[in-house]
Amino acid sequence: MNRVRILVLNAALGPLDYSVPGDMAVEPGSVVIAPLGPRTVTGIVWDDGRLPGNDVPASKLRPLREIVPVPPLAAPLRRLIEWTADYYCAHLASVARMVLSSGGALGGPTVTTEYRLSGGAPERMTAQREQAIAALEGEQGTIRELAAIAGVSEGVLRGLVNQGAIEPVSVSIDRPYPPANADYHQPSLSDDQMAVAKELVDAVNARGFAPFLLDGVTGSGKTETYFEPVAQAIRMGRQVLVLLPEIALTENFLARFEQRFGAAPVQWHSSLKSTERRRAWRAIASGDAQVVVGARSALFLPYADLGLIVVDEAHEVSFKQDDGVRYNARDVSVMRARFEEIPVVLASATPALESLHMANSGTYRKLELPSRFGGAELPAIHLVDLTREKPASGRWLAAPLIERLEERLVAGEQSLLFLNRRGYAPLTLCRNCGHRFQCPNCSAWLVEHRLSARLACHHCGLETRPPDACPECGEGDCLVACGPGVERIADEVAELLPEARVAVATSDTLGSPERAARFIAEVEARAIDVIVGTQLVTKGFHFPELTLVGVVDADLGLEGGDLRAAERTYQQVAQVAGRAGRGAKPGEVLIQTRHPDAPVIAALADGDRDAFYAAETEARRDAGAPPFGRWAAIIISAEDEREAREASVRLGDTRPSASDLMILGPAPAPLALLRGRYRYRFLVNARRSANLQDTLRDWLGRQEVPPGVRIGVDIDPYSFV
Ligand SMILES: Nc1ncnc2c1ncn2[C@@H]1O[C@H](COP(=O)(O)OP(=O)(O)OP(=O)(O)O)[C@@H](O)[C@H]1O
Ligand SMILES: [Zn+2]
Repeated sequence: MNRVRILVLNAALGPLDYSVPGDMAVEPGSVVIAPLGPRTVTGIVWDDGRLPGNDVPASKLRPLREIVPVPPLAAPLRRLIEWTADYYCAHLASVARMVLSSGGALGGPTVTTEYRLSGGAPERMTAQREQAIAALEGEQGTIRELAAIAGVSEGVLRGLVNQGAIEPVSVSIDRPYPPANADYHQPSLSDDQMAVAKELVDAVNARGFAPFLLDGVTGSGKTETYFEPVAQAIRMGRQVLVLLPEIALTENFLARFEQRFGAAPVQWHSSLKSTERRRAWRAIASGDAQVVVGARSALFLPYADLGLIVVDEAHEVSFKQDDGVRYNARDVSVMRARFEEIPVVLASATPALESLHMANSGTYRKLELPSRFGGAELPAIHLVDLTREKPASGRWLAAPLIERLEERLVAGEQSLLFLNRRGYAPLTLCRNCGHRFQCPNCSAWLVEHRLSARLACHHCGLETRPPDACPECGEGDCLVACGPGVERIADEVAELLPEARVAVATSDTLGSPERAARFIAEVEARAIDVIVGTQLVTKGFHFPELTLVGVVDADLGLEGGDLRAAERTYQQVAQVAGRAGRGAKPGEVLIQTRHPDAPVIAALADGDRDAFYAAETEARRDAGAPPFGRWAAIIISAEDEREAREASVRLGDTRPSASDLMILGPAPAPLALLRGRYRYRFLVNARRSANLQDTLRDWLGRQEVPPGVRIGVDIDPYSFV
């Protein structure tokens, strides 16, 4: 090969052709550095004939500069990149960047400096130095890590380095991970678990594409069950990817993984340090990383020999990425498994309707775990009709729920209250003039967070201190909180049950793996009586002493009424209900609602999942919604309102007409202003027969848009704002 076309990692540039110097051996998938004008670019050598390009005469081609010393991306991964870009109407370069996402992995130093106690004492001892030396016995890490461990500032540790009490050590970034042992601790599986595990192990042995839906009730032991095919892949020397929806769930998973396999898996998520990312990326690409557990971005890593993918809590909305390449990791997992020719397991107690439909139509194999492990019963579910049982004014917990909370406290058992609203109150206004506090960058209210004494926008991240006086009328000390968030419910519990130890569990309080781990440890040590949490604590957690779950407002998710509102409500409530009574003691669930007769609420109360899914399926069929038809959202945005509006009107004028595709809009998006950009939206509803992506590409590609206007395409959207 002396002429190659490379996919350049820059979406603004198309594929480019280069010549290959005689002493350079490249193959499709090789990562290379190429000259471009006075600079260089990184790119991936692509298969002949698969990328469009211009036919520069051979004599004009510039030679590649060098090969990056990492394994070439394998053909299945190259096909996945192509498929993802094509399906989600994204740039190939943007998808490829996700594969090479650890910039440092491609070059950079291979050693880093860590620190540890030298055994010597500092010339001058202070209380803080003493504390640090006591805490750092046996520890090694960066100054920042050690400061966190010792609970002192980095300055204190630097002082100790200068005085020789702490010494630098040079460590290899690419040092190997401790190996997982497939047979470290074999649990004894129930008959149901064994039957399911056997099918999955057989599929791993068969080395072919095989999609599974592992549909098991909460507490059925899905994790222990899918650990068996994981073990088999380890025995075969192949790699495994386990995708989890939230970092907060990772700690729990890590502990169980270590118990089963005697070593931790390799982690991949956004809060990894750059040296850890580099180490993980390289181990994944070389094949040394046996089992990788990660967030959705782990899906695009260059596994050397992938043998199995597991998507746990596969129904979770957070597998959908809503910026950059807008992909759904659950769906792309299945495509990756198909290209790699391996099994993929989607595990859930509340599968997405789309997944269930694929299973019922035979495209996926359905494996069921119909009962809880160890004879635990599913919890009893009761509705609390808030139109009859009214909470006291300014309160949100009704009498029956308060009574049950008291009972649990007396019995020394734990309770969980679920409300999917972070902060103290979703809306703040001025008592005097009615002014509502709104984000200046977004069409959204600012949410009061009392724990951090801030007003925050949950869309753009803006935070301000609550003002002393109303900015509108100048009245002092006039702010009123409207409606509840988890912090406010926690306050209510503290007032009602002063002796209860209450913890708020949200992404604000459990944002990092360390904080999540501390929270779990506290609950397990029974240092917490009542957890008040958002969707973050609805799934995955296993707290045996937790016997009461209260859903503060089951109607909340039904407001706004997007396509998946009923399904999401069902999933959230069923998942949070599933946290109750997982140990020896039976669990009970109270669902507060103003609409006890709404079909989804009634189905939850009756535990009639099949009825709910059947009704929801028919509603989707009538609406031409997934899985029977498809949706796409197109968002046109600009900092200038008029520019955004005019661009969307012009786009509307050139809309294609097709019998199997309907384009609604343009209309101001529900979030008409986001991060300082005005937004207009089209919604596209297509029959399954329609060629949705080609039609969109053709339509949007024809359009000239001013430089300040952006067009975003969201295929199979989850967010309708
Ligand atoms: N075969 C087994 N041997 C011993 N313990 C088991 C076994 N199977 C499951 N368990 C235990 O039962 C509990 C519930 O299992 P697990 O958390 O995997 O359920 P799950 O199906 O993932 O539930 P959810 O969907 O609610 O998260 C856990 O503590 C788990 O360790
Ligand atoms: Zn905002």
